[in-house]
Amino acid sequence: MEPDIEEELLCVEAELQDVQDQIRALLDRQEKLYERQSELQTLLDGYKISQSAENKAAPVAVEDWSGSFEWDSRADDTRFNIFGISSFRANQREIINAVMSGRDVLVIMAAGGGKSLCYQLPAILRDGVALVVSPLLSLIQDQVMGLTALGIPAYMLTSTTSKEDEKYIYKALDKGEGALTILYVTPEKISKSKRRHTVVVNGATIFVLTIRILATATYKVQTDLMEMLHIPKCVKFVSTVNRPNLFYKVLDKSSVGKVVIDEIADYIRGSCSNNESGIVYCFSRKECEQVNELLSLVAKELRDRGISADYYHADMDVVARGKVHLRWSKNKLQVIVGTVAFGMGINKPDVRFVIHHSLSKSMETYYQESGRAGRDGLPSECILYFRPGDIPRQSSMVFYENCGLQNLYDIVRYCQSNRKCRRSAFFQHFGEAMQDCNGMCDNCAYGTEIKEVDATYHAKIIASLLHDMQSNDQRATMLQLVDRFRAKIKASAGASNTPASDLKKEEVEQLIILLILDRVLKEEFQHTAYATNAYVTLGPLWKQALQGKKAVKLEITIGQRGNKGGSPKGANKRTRTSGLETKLDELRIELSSSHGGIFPHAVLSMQQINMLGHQKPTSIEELEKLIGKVKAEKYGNRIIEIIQPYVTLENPDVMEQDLRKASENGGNKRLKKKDKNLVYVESSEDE
Ligand SMILES: Nc1ncnc2c1ncn2[C@@H]1O[C@H](COP(=O)(O)OP(=O)(O)OP(=O)(O)O)[C@@H](O)[C@H]1O
Ligand SMILES: [Mg+2]
Repeated sequence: MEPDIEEELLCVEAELQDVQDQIRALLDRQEKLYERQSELQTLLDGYKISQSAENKAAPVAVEDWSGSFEWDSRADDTRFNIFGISSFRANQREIINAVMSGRDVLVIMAAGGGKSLCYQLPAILRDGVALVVSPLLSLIQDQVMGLTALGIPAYMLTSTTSKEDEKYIYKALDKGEGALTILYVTPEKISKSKRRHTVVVNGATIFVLTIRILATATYKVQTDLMEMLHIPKCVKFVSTVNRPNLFYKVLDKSSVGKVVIDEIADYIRGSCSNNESGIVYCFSRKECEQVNELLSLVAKELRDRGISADYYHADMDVVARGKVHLRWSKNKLQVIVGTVAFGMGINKPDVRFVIHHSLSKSMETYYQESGRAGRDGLPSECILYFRPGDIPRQSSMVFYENCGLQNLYDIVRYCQSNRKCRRSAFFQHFGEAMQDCNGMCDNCAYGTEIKEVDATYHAKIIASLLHDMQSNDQRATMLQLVDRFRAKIKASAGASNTPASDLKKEEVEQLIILLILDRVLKEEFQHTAYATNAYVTLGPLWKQALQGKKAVKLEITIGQRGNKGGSPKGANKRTRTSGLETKLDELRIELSSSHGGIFPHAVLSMQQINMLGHQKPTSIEELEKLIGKVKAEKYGNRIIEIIQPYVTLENPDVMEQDLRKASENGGNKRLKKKDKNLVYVESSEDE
């Protein structure tokens, strides 16, 4: 009798558990639907508002901002001769035309898209003072420095402005014309300024924003902004999120710390041997002191491997932090190791690589963080080191955020995927139509060798293991679950006719993550006095897995990811820098120091260096046609002096013989210099 009751009790309990799981799954689903409902509602509202605004407005002809305008030639002249920019990028001309026409303009453009020119150029062309409001002090300093170097009267009104400068600025504002063209201010300066009535902004207002929005929210964000800024009739320019020059790549991360650092060092030495700038991001757990140790350790380990690296973290004193940032901005330090907090206000255009030593917390943050690479439009790489074992650390930080886990699992899907174009994941995330990747991600560029393993049986074992544990009020972290799973498989191997597991530890981790993404398992968290621990427990779909009804396919890469066999379809289009380009790069660092400590990119951009490397102008007139009047006048003589020997060295083989002969004859200083150059020329792929 008693056993019958016990058995029924067990059955009822199991069924109750099942019902509870179903309720949880339904509640989960309900929450998601509510979320989507509100998103759709907002979209619809926004659409209605814009429709009614359009209906109310006087009938407007479709505006053609790409046509010809009376300021065209002045705009082109300023673009080229002052900024040294040879052609406009997508939307820039149109935006400038709309601003010049006195319209309010809303611009949404990806990082590095070239927003600054859209307000700097009209500021120069239009009468009066242009006021630029920005909360980022480093951006303001960078731009004022850059504009001043170009001879444009630019000033800033910030917490760092001296009383004297303030006086000068207010006087210039009162006087109007001439002495001041662009004035940068921080928002608090406007609200605090008792004299704000003296700041006269006449004419058009331009609002330039970096993309920092969810896709689904794009339209809503736009309408919110238009409402907040009182610009209902503004002209809108919304550009793509695509950064075609960025090569996205995910690499398997070894569980051995030193191996990862070795790989990073190898990459930097191999691909960025000309001291090209980069950032290595380590995870940011604000409350965790270890992160500071980790940053300094990674920087030290990179230095031990011959790479000029230093670290940057929030707890450093302001002076030390500023010094590191400045050395890096001036190309005197190659790599900064930092938390993702290092990045706000980085305006360095020639960052050639951003390496994530650990996972970002969402697709959006990864887009932002990796997007600090290649703002000058030249090929740059975004590398993410991924290993499933890193996930619990991240999830225990983000689970309390709104949609925190969902966002984290999105980027985990991005990392786990071996076939899907990485770029397409961004288009999908930001709700944009697909565009061609042009082989600029690992999955598109390399042939992928994948072994597909049927892991249905393994999933069953995991579900039953967890079920047993949970029945005994036990919990397991991911690592513990992996160990238990492997022990169980080992014990049962050979003992019965169960298929043996040949999954490695990392592959079992990968499987557990897959099961979490598929909702067979889920993560749960527990706070202790010191930390938040992440556990893996049964998820809403565990029964199906236990009953073997859920087909589970695990994709295992053969060899190392990112290093897959097969030839690249597209290309990682980075070309090696020629000897001349290296010399010009050194020159810009020298000139930037001797011209009041401006940034090297304010002297010559990398694009200009590449162009000079190819065109090799030998007179100021020729140079002017490439980099514009202002820069040619300022730096021309030195640039020509550097280029000259490379022009005479038309045929490196002949020249080498000549030089050898000359050095056999004792040589002279001039020829020795040429000899040095010659070695560079030979080593260049471009020549
Ligand atoms: N038409 C162009 N041709 C070549 N280079 C350009 C052009 N327009 C801008 N640039 C260069 O591209 C780089 C990025 O421009 P800018 O700083 O304006 O980007 P941004 O859109 O403001 O990016 P962020 O959101 O990161 O601030 C700069 O080095 C700038 O000189
Ligand atoms: Mg900008």
